[in-house]
Amino acid sequence: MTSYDHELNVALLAVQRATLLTKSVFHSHAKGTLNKSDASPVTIGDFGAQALIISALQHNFPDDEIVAEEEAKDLRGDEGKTTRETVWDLVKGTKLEDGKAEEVLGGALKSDESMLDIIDKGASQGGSKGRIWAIDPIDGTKGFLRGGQYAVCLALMVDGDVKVGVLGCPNLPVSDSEPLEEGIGADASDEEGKFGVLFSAVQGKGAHSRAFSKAGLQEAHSIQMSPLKNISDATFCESVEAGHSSQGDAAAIASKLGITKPSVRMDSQAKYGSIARGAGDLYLRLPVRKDYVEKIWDHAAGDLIVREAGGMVTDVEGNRLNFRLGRTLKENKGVIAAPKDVHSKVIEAVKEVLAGKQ
Ligand SMILES: Nc1ncnc2c1ncn2[C@@H]1O[C@H](COP(=O)(O)O)[C@@H](OP(=O)(O)O)[C@H]1O
Ligand SMILES: [Mg+2]
Ligand SMILES: [Mg+2]
Ligand SMILES: [Mg+2]
Repeated sequence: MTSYDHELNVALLAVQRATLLTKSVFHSHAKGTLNKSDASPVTIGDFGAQALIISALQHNFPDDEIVAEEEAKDLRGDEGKTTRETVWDLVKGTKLEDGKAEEVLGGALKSDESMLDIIDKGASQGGSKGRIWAIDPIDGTKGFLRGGQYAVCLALMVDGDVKVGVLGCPNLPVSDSEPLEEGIGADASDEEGKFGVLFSAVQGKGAHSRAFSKAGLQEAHSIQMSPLKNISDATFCESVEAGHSSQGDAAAIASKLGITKPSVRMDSQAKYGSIARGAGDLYLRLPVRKDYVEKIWDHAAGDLIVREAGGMVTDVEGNRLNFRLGRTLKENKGVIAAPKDVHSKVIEAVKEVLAGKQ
């Protein structure tokens, strides 16, 4: 049996290095935001983090395929020159303060031209065969721009099954027992040692968290979802962006379950990490539009981390997320994550509320 120890080590270090880059972009305050064809934002941080992660994967696993969110199109040609130069400066200037760790990642990229090609190596169509990495270089770009939560996300799928998942959450508290709060300010994340956590999981081996570091990896702690005796005591998380998840439906579902605590709204897969460490209990993502298809990079790492921490992750129908169908989760609508023993109860409430709308 494959242990995935090397894959996990590379994934953790690659995410840690990319998170150093996104943190430095956050503090430079000029985020070079562009609007993509679907009107969603992308920043120099997204491009830079994707380049660093793919470069590390190619160095270690040259034959693996990669499905990544961003493409280098907007950085090519004269029009993209200024943004390209800024991204290149960032990529060139981001190193882990540990020579051995940098060596594992293959060190620096060669040139700005090669950086563009590396970014575009994330164009795989995905599927159900072989080894495929899914990368979301910044998940929750809107949260990143607001100074809220965001996550650097990386997962390895083998024959369509998520085997390794890593989430870098620079603005979440290090402590697993800290109460769940909405996005924190940029200043708070600067308090050295208090913020910044890496979540990880390997299939069959449980889920872990560790403090973020600028050098090598810190010591890991095992995490579990919180045991929930009464569903009415649950704390649930949902998106900050009302356009990403129906907050009205979530409120109706919570009320059906007798939940009285207000939701905790936070951007990104930080929601998966938070419930996996027991800081919250449920994650509800209810479709706003019938035609929206979820992307695999928005869920692959979080899905494994929550399941390895004792949870169950499905769509609104109660079906497992299907990562075998390409770049999107085209057979699933929405996401419902909960501790295993209460998940079916939550799905019942979800079905009742959604059926009542038709
Ligand atoms: N209409 C929609 N419904 C659901 N998710 C959407 C959406 N439009 C964009 N998204 C996704 O929502 C992600 C953020 O999730 P959240 O709301 O949980 O923070 C975005 O990731 P990026 O920020 O990586 O683009 C994007 O992929
Ligand atoms: Mg995006
Ligand atoms: Mg995303
Ligand atoms: Mg993204």
